[in-house]
Amino acid sequence: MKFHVEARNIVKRFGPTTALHHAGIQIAAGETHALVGRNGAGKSTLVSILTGLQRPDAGEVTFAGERAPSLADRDAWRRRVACVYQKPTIIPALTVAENLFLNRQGRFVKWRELRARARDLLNTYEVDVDAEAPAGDLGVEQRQLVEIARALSFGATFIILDEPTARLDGPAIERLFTRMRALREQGVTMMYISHHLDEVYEICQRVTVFRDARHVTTRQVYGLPHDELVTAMTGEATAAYQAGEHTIGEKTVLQASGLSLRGRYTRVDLAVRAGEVVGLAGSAGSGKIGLAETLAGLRKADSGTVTVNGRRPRQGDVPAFLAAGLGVVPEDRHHEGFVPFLSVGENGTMPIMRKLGRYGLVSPGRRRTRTETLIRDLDIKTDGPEQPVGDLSGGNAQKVVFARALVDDPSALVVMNPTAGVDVKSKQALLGAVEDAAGRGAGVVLVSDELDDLRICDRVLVMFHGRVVKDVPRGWTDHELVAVMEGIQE
Ligand SMILES: Nc1ncnc2c1ncn2[C@@H]1O[C@H](COP(=O)(O)OP(=O)(O)OP(=O)(O)O)[C@@H](O)[C@H]1O
Repeated sequence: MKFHVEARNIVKRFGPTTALHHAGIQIAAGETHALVGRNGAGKSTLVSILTGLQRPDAGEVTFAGERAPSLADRDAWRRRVACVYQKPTIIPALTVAENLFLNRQGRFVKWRELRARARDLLNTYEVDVDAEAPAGDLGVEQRQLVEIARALSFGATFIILDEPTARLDGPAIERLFTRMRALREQGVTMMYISHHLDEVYEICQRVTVFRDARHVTTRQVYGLPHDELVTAMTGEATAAYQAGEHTIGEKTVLQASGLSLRGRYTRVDLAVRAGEVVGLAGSAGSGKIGLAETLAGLRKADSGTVTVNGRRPRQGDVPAFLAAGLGVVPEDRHHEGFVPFLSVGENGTMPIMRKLGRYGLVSPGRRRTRTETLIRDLDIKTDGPEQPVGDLSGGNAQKVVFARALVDDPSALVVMNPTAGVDVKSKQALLGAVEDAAGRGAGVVLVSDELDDLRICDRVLVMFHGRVVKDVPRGWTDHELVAVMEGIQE
């Protein structure tokens, strides 16, 4: 059988790390083929090789039986393959039209013509976006659609979607799937990377599993037992996570009173007690992230107060919040999360107050011990504490941010979408770490788009259009919670 895309016997090393060890994939024309594996299994490395961004140390890539072009011939790659990443590749300061025709308008740019062509292209691919809007104004969903349209307009018949749903809410995911089905009917071949195995079952025909840099298996999705897929990924049978019991104390450790921020949320009151895990749920635009960012000191409200451990740190002043005893896992980990060129150890033990010299230097011995414990507890795949975080796989870098939030045993913890981009088994380690923190007396606010994450909460506050509309105790069903989130039921 001739495959539309084939990677054979690929070897790729980064210094001491072997990211791919004689691994490969075979994707038939017109299929949607999933690639799954734990964090650090080698998926992104394969993507960089299939898109011509990196050269393998050994092995071969072919498209429709022909050898891949040389790395320098970017146009030839663009005609064969495109990748829609979680992080945007469009340039925010340029308009949508300019982004669509970047690098191909020839020497002289005829602006009017360019705008008209962009509008045509968006119409052809049914993307409802203003061609003249700055690309930076687009939401994640619209931005992905523009990237897909751009890929198709280059003539690419193979599209890689790398965790496209990690930052989309339920209805947006459904719209993406509808579009993917339509593309498939038009003959577009897709490779789909996701840590959500239910999505693999919904949208893919075959699945390839990588584990520890190796190809483990390729199977038809239909009829493949879920347990078998998880076992192939993890190398062992993995039971579903069971939420524990929490002992809730008397003391309120995190409190908001009359908190409002224009355009984001209105008159929010909440109180989290020691040992309590409180969820914040809501669809995109509900205000949950804005609220959580204010609770964590990342953003200032227009009015109202935030109290951490009886203290009232200045809003928007992260070091003041950290000094009051708060730990935070931010939403945007690349901007606020970690410093890529510092090591796992330095990032893990660097709450910002220390950087300011408040407590002087951290002893190297203590840093090493604490980091080693967290690497083990959170299941971080790394060569060791000295490795720069920028060299880790996406999911593992994320776990370093988590480690940093926990390093000082915070009395209040705000975590935003902690399991996005994290594999099935690591999710359990992270949820376990949240519950352990609560067990040590921390009060936790857990914001998540994942209903499974919210199951560990003692109660879930549901937000709709900037207001907390319901306080839902443990024991809810998916259907009940989603109905409140979508404003169908109060
Ligand atoms: N530039 C680099 N320098 C050093 N090591 C790297 C580099 N890029 C990747 N690696 C290593 O290669 C291995 C595979 O990483 P890769 O990013 O391909 O994993 P992944 O399966 O995409 O993981 P995730 O699900 O977390 O995104 C990891 O151990 C990672 O640390």
